[in-house]
Amino acid sequence: MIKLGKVETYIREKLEREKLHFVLLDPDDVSPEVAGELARMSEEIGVDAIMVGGSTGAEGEVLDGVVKGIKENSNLPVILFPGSHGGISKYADAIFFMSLLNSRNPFFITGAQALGAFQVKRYGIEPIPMAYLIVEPGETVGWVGDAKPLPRHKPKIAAAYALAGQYLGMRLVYLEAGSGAPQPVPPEMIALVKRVIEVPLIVGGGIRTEEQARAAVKAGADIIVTGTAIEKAGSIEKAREKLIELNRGIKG
Ligand SMILES: CC(C)=CCC/C(C)=C/CC/C(C)=C/CC/C(C)=C/COP(=O)(O)OP(=O)(O)O
Ligand SMILES: O=P(O)(O)OC[C@@H](O)CO
Ligand SMILES: [Mg+2]
Repeated sequence: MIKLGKVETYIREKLEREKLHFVLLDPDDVSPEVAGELARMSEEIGVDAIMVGGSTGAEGEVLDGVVKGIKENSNLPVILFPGSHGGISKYADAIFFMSLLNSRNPFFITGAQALGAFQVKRYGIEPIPMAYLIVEPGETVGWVGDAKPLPRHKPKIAAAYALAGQYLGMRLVYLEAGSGAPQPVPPEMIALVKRVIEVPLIVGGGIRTEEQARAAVKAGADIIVTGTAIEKAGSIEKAREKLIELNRGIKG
């Protein structure tokens, strides 16, 4: 029988009490030292987990170095957010074992997953099955993942994909506007998706301000992912201020 793993149990238990904030670090953009420092700060401020990944080549030693840098400096769970089967590191705690349901390319629906499955098993990384849905504009990940991005003003299409993901057995749904998107996923879309599914809803892409984070939570997001706003803050001190601001929007 399949048992829920440690990280997924931690997420579920925490969600009984509060909304969660995950910080995404891209090994292409941060060194192991900076990643460690950001993770340490994140933990102090009340962030709930660190995600590690990038759509353009976060692999091998570079990826391992960043995961190790984070593990050495914080106790937060490290969850891989892979762009392909290359995005797997044995030093991580868990992996979003995601399928890009609205991709046109079967590689991103089941291909990368098959190529990565034995590695995940061998390393004992906890897989968390997740429906990954790309919403317009989709940015780099939309292009790389060959998505047919969900129209921003058609929340029903997003809700249909999300429910299909749940019925396929996925235990999380992620609505993704794309890293660095000019606008986050519209609250109306978050609200309809949330109304339809029973599994936790993750929302990310383009969330830069406290107000945007609060609006996403108010609409029904359970977990908010922030990346660019922290990575591009300009300095460690500014990253700290941004983390505090975004965390306040999420935790209320
Ligand atoms: C489960 C396994 C082994 C693989 C899943 C593979 C899938 C479905 C990938 C989806 C498509 C994709 C390219 C996802 C990347 C997700 C991600 C890390 C986004 C954040 O990266 P960005 O910041 O957009 O990328 P860059 O900064 O590299 O442009
Ligand atoms: O970098 P941002 O825009 O915060 O997006 C986070 C995440 O949803 C990207 O995959
Ligand atoms: Mg990035």
